[in-house]
Amino acid sequence: MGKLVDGVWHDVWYDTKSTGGRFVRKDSAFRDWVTADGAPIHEGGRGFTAEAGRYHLYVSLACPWAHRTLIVRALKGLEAMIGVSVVNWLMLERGWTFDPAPGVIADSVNHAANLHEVYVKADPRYTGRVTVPILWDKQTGTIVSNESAEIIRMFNAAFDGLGARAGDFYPEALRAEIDAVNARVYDTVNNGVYKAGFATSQEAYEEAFGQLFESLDWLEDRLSRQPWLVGDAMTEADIRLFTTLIRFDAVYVGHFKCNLRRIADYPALQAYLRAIYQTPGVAETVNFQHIKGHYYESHRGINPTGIVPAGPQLDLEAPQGRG
Ligand SMILES: N[C@@H](CCC(=O)N[C@@H](CS)C(=O)NCC(=O)O)C(=O)O
Repeated sequence: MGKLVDGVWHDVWYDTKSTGGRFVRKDSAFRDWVTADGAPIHEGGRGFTAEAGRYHLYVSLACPWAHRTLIVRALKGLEAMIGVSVVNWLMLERGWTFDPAPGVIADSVNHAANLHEVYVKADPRYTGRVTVPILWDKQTGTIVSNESAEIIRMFNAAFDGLGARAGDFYPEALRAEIDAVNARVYDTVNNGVYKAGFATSQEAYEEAFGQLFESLDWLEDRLSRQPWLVGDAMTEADIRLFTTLIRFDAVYVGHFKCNLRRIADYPALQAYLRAIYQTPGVAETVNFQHIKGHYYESHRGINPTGIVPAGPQLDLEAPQGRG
């Protein structure tokens, strides 16, 4: 685990001293967009034209943020148009690597041994964390984006004219409501589990823990009255919540001390988790060996022995129990 400073790799852990024991996630650095016609989305940003075979996605199967992009890639049928490389689940002194192991897919584009080399190729003076996911442009040899929330919106729309599967996970009419749900889920659930798990003060941990379970109660209530978070079909809000829920009982309950309740203890959330898991294409994006191996073996400050728990048994294939 570490970061790049001026293009040079340094092995350092997150600094929580300056923030009262609180884990504060930094904003992503590469924020350009792939669009159907290559028009930039925001002023000063660069636009990249959607083309089959031009872009490459770097992910970790362990990472909930990268997982979003893999799910939308699968649901939109973009596998043949957008290639993928998968890092090793271990993230230690070299950060993410392509060290061979089951489920790892080597970097066929930049032939990197470590993910930080890909960042340096895009920007030789890059300073910051080396995170997944990354959307790479083979044509100009750079990173378009390393922000999962934006990559899934590119996948959702930009490739529609090139034969992507029909389906809109961010429909115009629902955007305001999706954005509002996302904001709470991001802060208290997706990032909330990290805030609890990476806290280095009791107070910071309890603050994150309280907000997390308040939000899970709110979500349980919402999902006991409607099948999806927003509207009457799956949207990106559901995909973004799913990648945290699927890791929750296996990792966050124990490793991040998010143990007031398990997802299995919430009837509506558990049924919803199964419904998404059983959606064609989704289960193939879930790899518990990478998920459990990553957290328990990489975060040696939290789990010094690196022992990976053998359980729990997860009942994801069972009937959803929701019509
Ligand atoms: N905002 C980013 C966050 C990505 C992120 O934090 N990924 C983690 C893995 S779960 C990572 O690569 N961490 C490495 C590090 O922080 O050094 C996104 O959603 O794309």
